Amino acid sequence: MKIVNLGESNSVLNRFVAELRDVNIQKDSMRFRRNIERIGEIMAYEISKDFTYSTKGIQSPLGIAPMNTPDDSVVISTILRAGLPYHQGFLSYLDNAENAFVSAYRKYKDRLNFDIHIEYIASPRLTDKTLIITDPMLATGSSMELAYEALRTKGHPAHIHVASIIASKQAIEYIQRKMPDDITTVWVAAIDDELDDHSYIVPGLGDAGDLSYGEKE
Ligand SMILES: O=P(O)(O)OC[C@H]1O[C@H](OP(=O)(O)OP(=O)(O)O)[C@H](O)[C@@H]1O
Ligand SMILES: O=c1cc[nH]c(=O)[nH]1
Ligand SMILES: [Mg+2]
Repeated sequence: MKIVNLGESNSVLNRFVAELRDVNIQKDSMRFRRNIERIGEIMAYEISKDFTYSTKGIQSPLGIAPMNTPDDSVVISTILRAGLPYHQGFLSYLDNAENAFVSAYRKYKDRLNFDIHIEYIASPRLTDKTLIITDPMLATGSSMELAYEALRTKGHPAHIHVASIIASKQAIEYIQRKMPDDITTVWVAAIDDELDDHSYIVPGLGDAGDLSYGEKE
């Protein structure tokens, strides 16, 4: 399985991730959501380099221009809630993609233990398509695994791109075990070493869903 950490090379991407992490800047939820969206735009551009291209003759007012354009049938999927601004960033660049949505949330049994519940899926047929699963946080990797299993009921994609902003080392290893090795590529902007007792990424950024949309009851 190919793992691509875009944060390893210097670019403005790292400033956007730094702003997401920054305890003062992240209080501005509009900026927080917009930074997630901007990272989605950058990742869509990077992932698009992996698509299959063919040359088409494009009629301009003055002649025919040979243009290499992508042929993939792309489905952008996301995991509610924190995935929403990320999804929007992907869709800004891959504007002719189809879209899928899965809900996943942690239901706490007590202070430290939780199950992940999937209650909603809306997806087109996925067979032979390029599936991008977007979620800004990969902590344990369980939400991604369960979302993938839910999406698999909609067909067998030709390729899967898992796109995340911050992943834990543990989640990367988990995804490598749980997702099909031959067709999956994982894209991240940062890999952090640790999870805390509540399975939050350390240093991470906190709770991406709450920072985007407010605390839930
Ligand atoms: O890798 P995991 O351990 O499964 O954790 C990662 C999940 O946690 C966040 O969502 P959360 O469950 O907080 O829902 P929210 O977006 O509604 O806040 C995040 O967007 C992932 O979906
Ligand atoms: O660190 C984490 C873990 C789960 N969900 C988040 O938003 N952040
Ligand atoms: Mg959350």
